[in-house]
Amino acid sequence: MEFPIVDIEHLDDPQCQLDIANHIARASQTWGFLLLKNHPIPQQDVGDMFSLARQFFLDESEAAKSPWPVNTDSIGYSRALSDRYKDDKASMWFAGKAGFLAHNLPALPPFWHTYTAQIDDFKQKCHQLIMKLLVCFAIAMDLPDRDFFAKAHSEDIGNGNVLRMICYPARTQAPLDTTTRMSSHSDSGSVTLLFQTCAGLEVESPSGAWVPAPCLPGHILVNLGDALAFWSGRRLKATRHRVSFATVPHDRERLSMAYFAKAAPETVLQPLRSGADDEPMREYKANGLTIQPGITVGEYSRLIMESIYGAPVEPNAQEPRSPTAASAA
Ligand SMILES: O=C(O)CCC(=O)C(=O)O
Ligand SMILES: [Fe+2]
Repeated sequence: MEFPIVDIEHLDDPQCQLDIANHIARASQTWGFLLLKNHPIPQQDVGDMFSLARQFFLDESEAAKSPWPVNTDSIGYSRALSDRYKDDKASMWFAGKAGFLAHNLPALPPFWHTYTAQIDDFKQKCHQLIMKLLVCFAIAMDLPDRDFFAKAHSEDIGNGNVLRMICYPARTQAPLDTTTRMSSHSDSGSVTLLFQTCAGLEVESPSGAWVPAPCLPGHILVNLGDALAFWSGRRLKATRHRVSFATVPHDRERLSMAYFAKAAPETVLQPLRSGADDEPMREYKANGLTIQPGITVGEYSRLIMESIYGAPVEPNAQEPRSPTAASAA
């Protein structure tokens, strides 16, 4: 089965919307992954973000980054080899609604202090695109209210919507204490937009084989997370993915950038049923957790944070602290 590529140039045209929604739905039900072609996020903006990421990760010293570890607001820096899985990747997290970063400057490495408006603007564009995809999911599931999912995903909620820049560093020698770049996982939220500078991500295909995710210039890779899979009664798929040393060797660097969207924390995840004889889903297992119907998005996020990231540090950390574990999300 071919990796799905969906052209969304005419997504706002009511004549084309159903067709595109069906295409997106098929991809979400089989692969849980798709590539978006002709999307509305300007290539210039993506390039500008990567250029900032490159300057931050490659030109700044570790001393200019490490004293600002990821805090409980999901803002900050996570060093390579520092998480629970010792993944060989570093990342920078930007959570919260517009203005939140500017109000939390002490939590950000100084490099970012003058770029908060630019990051807010990019996040906003990502979120607007996510809202349109959520409408497609509702159409695809024949929900009477096509805004059902979108209504739960306001841009202004908590810290669930996070932009994360990721750097897989190039090293002269392979690190001794790890075996992987990014451990295999499914994302825990609803929808993720992934921007890549080069190939390297592998995805579990519908047949169960690990296959390379395509990396085409100007395209966005989209994948669905556990919350949406659970909520949709598993009709939308949260697929596992990973980055290994086989695809990104220790002496090759790779940058990527993910925008993770989550529903509001009070949203109750009650699996939707498609028909009267459809067995309700009793539980959902992913990333080492089992969740039951009735759990809220907030509670699920808390469990995931605990299980993957360990004990969080306090917000607005100004002094160096031991880094939080940070890996999959
Ligand atoms: O770097 C990548 O390509 C994947 C990132 C990812 O899966 C994640 O951050 O959850
Ligand atoms: Fe992921």
